[in-house]
Amino acid sequence: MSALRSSALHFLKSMYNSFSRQTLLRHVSRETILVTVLFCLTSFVVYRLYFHPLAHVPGPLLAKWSGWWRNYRYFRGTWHDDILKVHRNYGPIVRIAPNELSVVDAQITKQLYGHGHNAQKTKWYSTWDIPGAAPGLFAEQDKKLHAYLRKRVSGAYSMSAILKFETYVQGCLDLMLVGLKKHSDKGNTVNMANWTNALAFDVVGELAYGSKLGHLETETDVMGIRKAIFDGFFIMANFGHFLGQAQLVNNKIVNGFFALFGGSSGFSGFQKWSADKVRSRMGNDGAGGREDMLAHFIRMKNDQGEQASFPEVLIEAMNIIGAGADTTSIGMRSCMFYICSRPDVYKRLQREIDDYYDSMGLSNPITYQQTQQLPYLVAVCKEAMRLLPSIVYQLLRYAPEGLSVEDKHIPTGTPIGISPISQNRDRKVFGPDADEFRPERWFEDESKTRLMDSINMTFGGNGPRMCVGRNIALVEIHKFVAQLLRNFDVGLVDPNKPWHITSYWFAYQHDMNMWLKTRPGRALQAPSG
Ligand code: HEM
Repeated sequence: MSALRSSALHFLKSMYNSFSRQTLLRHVSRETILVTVLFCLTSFVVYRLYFHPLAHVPGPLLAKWSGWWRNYRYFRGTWHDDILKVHRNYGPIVRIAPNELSVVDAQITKQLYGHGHNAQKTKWYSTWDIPGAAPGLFAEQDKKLHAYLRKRVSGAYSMSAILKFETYVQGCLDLMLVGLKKHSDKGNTVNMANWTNALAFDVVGELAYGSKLGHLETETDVMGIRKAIFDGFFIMANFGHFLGQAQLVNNKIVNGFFALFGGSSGFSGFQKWSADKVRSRMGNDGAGGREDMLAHFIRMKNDQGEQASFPEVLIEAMNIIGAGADTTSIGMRSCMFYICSRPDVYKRLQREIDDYYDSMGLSNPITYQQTQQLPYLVAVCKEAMRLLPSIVYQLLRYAPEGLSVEDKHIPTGTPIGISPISQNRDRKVFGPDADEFRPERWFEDESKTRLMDSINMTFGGNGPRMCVGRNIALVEIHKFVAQLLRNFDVGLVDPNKPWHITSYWFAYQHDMNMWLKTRPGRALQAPSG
């Protein structure tokens, strides 16, 4: 046996010696390498097209075998249009990447995001994790940890808590209306994208950091916070499907590199600014006498009854500014755009607001609770945000066991999501005119209204992961619309080109130029304090 082994070894050795490296390379020709690579690639594509567990789901050909169909559209910022088109072309369930499905289906909406259901968020959400920070409510995928985090903050987000902070919202609105009046008196048009954004940032500054951020007063993007967040979202939302995710760009090495040259990578500058603000409030014995959301976060206790740590408080404050400012200002712009593009709606709404002020003899600005007595206002805001919800990417979840759409079985654990904009245009739920702005649809039939409310995805459904900041947004948006139309006549400067939208998770409308005229008899006073 050993004689046989040694003679075989001897044979191989002599073979090896007789072939030099070059001889070997000559035998494995370039053509062979090319053919092998082509064979592997073709097998890979054929597998994804015909043998993959999602091969039975329709979708664009490229999307079935490469993530670049989706990635390219994410990067170019047109997802708010792309996702509507792809569902129009391929139906209610579409394979938008080799291993990702997008769905429009009322039943699935409930199964993924409804009461009593809690499909797990996918790994994609880790792209929102901030290096070195505590686990965040929005990105956390572990259901138990998320439930704990959510319970801890829910008191601060309840409607009764938010109404106690309404005075801060009103302070910002007063500042905005006076600023707008100054421009309208001079005959200037205004970029409502900037003004609504400044309003929403100053409000979250009041709630999460203890003071306005100064965006309204200075009419600037103070410290470039708004730009830093917008740029940060471009990276975080679009790198989610890449290895390393946003941390590829937002990490110690890259941030250190910028610091070396005395600058910052934008987002890290914002992180540092947030940390300084929160640290100074925590050092100031918590609230420093002020009752707001940050005071609640500073008082939070963990399971052992210990006070929440600095990183835990910081992440909650950052959640508010990251998730609560742009979303809300997008909502305000959607409302104003749709109102201005329908003169009949505009007239009816302004009359409703005026009648309320007059019948109540209101001399103070309308409160949130009073706005809820204006059914047309409520319907208009809901309808505008239905058509253009702030978040338009899929809210990705792992498919729970036994999920099927249109008789197509979805393997358990498949990443599957619903984009709020596409679900909100579902004709089976909202009617054949689902793409039209028609606030009246919310009054026509009580049971239909209940169905539409339960499927409306603007705030991410009705379950445990629905938007925790919804109450803040509703307070701001209703007050903003009512008070703007009470004090001004407004319109779009160019109704044919009202704005342009880029979508990076949020569908952000830029350059929304509007004219304003102060209405006779409306005396706006500069806010005191
Ligand atoms: C018009 C305004 C808003 C819209 C349309 C909106 C929309 C949404 C949506 C669709 C989700 C679900 C995301 C997902 O499942 O991946 C969500 C979650 C969330 N929102 Fe909002 N949002 C708005 C305002 C706010 C505000 C004002 C805040 C805070 C001040 C906020 C904080 C959050 C947080 C922390 C989550 C994660 C909740 C969790 O997972 O438990 N949002 N929002």
